[in-house]
Amino acid sequence: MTAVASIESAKAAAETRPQRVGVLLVNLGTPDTADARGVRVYLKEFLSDVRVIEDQGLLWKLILNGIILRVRPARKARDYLKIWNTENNESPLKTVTRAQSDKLAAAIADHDHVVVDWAMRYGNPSIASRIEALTAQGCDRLLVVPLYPQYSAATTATVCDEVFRVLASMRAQPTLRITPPYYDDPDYIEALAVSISAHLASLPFQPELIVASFHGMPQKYVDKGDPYQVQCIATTDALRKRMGLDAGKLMLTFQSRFGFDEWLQPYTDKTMEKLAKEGVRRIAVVTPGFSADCLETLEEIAQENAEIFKHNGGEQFTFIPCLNDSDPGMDVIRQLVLRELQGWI
Ligand SMILES: C=CC1=C(C)c2cc3[nH]c(cc4nc(cc5[nH]c(cc1n2)c(C)c5CCC(=O)O)C(CCC(=O)O)=C4C)c(C)c3C=C
Ligand SMILES: [Fe+2]
Ligand SMILES: [Fe+2]
Repeated sequence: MTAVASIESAKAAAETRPQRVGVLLVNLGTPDTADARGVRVYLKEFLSDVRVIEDQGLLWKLILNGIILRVRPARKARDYLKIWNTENNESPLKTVTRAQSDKLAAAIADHDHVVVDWAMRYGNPSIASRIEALTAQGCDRLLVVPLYPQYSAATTATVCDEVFRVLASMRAQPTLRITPPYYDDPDYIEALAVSISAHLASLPFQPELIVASFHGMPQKYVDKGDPYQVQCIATTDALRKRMGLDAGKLMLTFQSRFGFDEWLQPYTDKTMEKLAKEGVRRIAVVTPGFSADCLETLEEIAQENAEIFKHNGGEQFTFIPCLNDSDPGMDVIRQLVLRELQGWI
């Protein structure tokens, strides 16, 4: 082929290729199977991420491989079994994220050159496999949506790291956008308020107070500059304002402590115990930092913390589900995506 013919054929190929926009929803990830083997594979990938465990030195590698990956998988597999979606044989985090992706696709279907997909930061479907699938469908622009309302290096930044890593290996990279954290977005605060009010209205009792429990992280990560705690406080303040509740009626706590370091406080489990011992009998817990129900909400809060509260004298415990793929939850995701797609659609 002559040089001119080669240029002409490349131009023709570029003109006929569909130019699409890919939207990729990303959540944390979860085991593929609810057994020790599946949980071990997942935990190894997760806990080897320097964004999650910042000190990946020899001591950590010994603890991880010598203790954690030997003991924790079997125990956690039992917890996953308690919440497993047996219909689809998958973890709820996957079921919900897929539903969010399907509903978002339907909600923006009038933009027929936009393709919506979903991925998990750890495990499957991987970010690499879904970016490959989107580019194969002609997406030369990509909007990545980390499904974390509050930014943290352990969640949002590691999604970005992985996206950048995948793009680093591509010759023809898509143009990239990433949605910002939405911790104080009025649509998000409104959705939380509507969801909490609807849940409370459906109950045969009214809680004396509501606890907003966020996933914790080591205090030292915040001390080094992670904005996560500030954003959790901002979400809770905005929610209090919107619902007309003071700090005594809508409390902020941090859950899921892991390891021996000091984590963000007050701890959710200790607060459950303290409140029950102080005479609180009816409580509601909401988890605004999770966009989808998962092990940390369905097992740790709705089962474990309910048990702690009742064991210490509490009588009524209600867990308010995450926004998931509910109408208010989908409004949040749709409006975030449409705003960040401006100029592309
Ligand atoms: C060890 C450090 C961890 C940090 C820091 C951390 C931050 C963090 N995590 C989430 C959201 C989720 N975490 C989930 C599970 C989970 N988290 C950790 C550890 C850290 N998380 C572990 C070891 C696990 C696995 C379960 C266990 O072994 O205890 C999940 C649930 C996944 C599921 O399969 O359902 C979510 C979601 C956020 C938002 C966050 C930010 C500070
Ligand atoms: Fe976590
Ligand atoms: Fe947990």
